[in-house]
Amino acid sequence: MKVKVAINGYGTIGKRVADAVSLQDDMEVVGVTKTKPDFEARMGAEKYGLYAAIPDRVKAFEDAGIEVKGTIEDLLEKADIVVDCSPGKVGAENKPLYEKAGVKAIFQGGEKAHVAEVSFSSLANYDDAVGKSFVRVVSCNTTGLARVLSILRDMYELRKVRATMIRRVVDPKEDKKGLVNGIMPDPVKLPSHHAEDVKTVLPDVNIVTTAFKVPTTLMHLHSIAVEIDGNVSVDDVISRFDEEPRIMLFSKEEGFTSTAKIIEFAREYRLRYDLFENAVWRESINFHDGELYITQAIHQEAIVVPENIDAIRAMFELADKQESMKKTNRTLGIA
Ligand SMILES: NC(=O)C1=CN([C@@H]2O[C@H](COP(=O)(O)OP(=O)(O)OC[C@H]3O[C@@H](n4cnc5c(N)ncnc54)[C@H](O)[C@@H]3O)[C@@H](O)[C@H]2O)C=CC1
Ligand SMILES: O=C(OP(=O)(O)O)[C@H](O)COP(=O)(O)O
Repeated sequence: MKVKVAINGYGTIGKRVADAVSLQDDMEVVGVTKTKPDFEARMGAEKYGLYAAIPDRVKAFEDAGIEVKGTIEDLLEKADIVVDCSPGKVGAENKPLYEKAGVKAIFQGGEKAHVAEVSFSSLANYDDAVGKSFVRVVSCNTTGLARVLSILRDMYELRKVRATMIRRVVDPKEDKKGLVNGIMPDPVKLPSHHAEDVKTVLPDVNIVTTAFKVPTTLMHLHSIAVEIDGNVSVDDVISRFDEEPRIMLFSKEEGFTSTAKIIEFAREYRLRYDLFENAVWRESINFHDGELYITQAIHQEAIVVPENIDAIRAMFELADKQESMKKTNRTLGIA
C-alpha cells in the first residue's frame, strides 16, 4: 500500500515535492491545492488533480475553466498525510484542518518550530521523526547548514560555528517584490534566525549566524567558519563531502567562479535546474588557526525536496535513515 500524499499549496516548493513524491514507489500524490485560478493551478489540475485551498474559491476555478475536484477538506479525506507548502506562517493556520481530518502533516521552514512535534533534516535527526504526526522540514538555509554540520559533527568535536548567509532576495518567479540595487541586512538586528533553527535539529552545536539579502534570484551563499579542537585534515573533510550524495563539490579550476556558473551547470543537469545538493567550493575548504572554513551555495527552490520525502518515510516508518536517503537519492538522481 502506497502512502497517500496531499500537497497543500502548489507553489515553488509544493510543485517540486509533488514531482518528487510521484517518483517514489512507496507513496503517491492524491491531489494538490491552489488558492487562485492561475497558470500553476491549471498545471496542477492537469498533472495531479486540483482542490481549492480556500473552500469558497471553487467557483472561481470553475469560472476560469479549470477542473476542480473539491475543497481541501475533500482532499484530506483521501490522504494519509498532507505536505503543507503554503506561504510562511499560513501552515500554522492550516493545522487545525489537519487535526480535524486526522491526517499527519509536514510543515516547511517558514513556520515556527512549535508548529510541529519535531523539526527535521535527514542527516541530522532522521530518527526523531520516526512515527511522528507533525514534522517541520527546516528552511533552505538551515538545511544547507545542517547537512555540512552533521557530517563535521560525526568527524570532530565542534567548538563554535559562525556562519554568514548572503541570501538571494526572492525566487525567480517573483515580480511583485525584490531588491533592485542594494544590500539589505536581514535582519538588521543580528543574529539571524538560522542558528536557532539549526539547533532544532542539531541541539549540541554552538552556532551564531548573520544574514544579508542581495539582488539575485539564483542561490543563497554561506560563508562558514567552524572552530575545532585538535587537528583537522582538509583531505579527510573533502573526501567525506565527496562520499555524501547530498553534497556536491565544485571547483573554481573547472570554471565554477560564481553561483551563476553553478546554475548554468544545473540547467543542463536537471529539470528546472533543481540542485538538491549543497554546492560546496572545494578550494574553500581550508583549516587556518584552529578554524575550518567552507563556502557553499544553496539552491533555495530545491534543497528541501529530498528532506520532505525522507520525512514522509520516517513518519510512516517505511524505512530507516540509510535506506530512505538512498532511495530518495536514487529516484531524484542524486548521485
Ligand atoms: N522558496 C524557497 O526558497 C523556500 C521556501 N520554503 C518554505 O516553503 C513554504 C512555501 O514557500 P514557497 O513554495 O516559496 O511559496 P510560494 O508562494 O511559491 O507557494 C505557496 C503556495 O501556497 C498557496 N497558498 C496560499 N495561501 C494558502 C493557504 N491558505 N492554504 C494553502 N495554500 C495556500 C499559494 O497559492 C502558493 O501556490 C514557506 O514556508 C517557505 O518559507 C522553504 C525552503 C525554500
Ligand atoms: O527558507 C528560505 O530561507 P531561510 O532559510 O533564510 O529562512 C527560503 O529561501 C525562503 O526565503 P524567503 O522567506 O526570503 O522567501
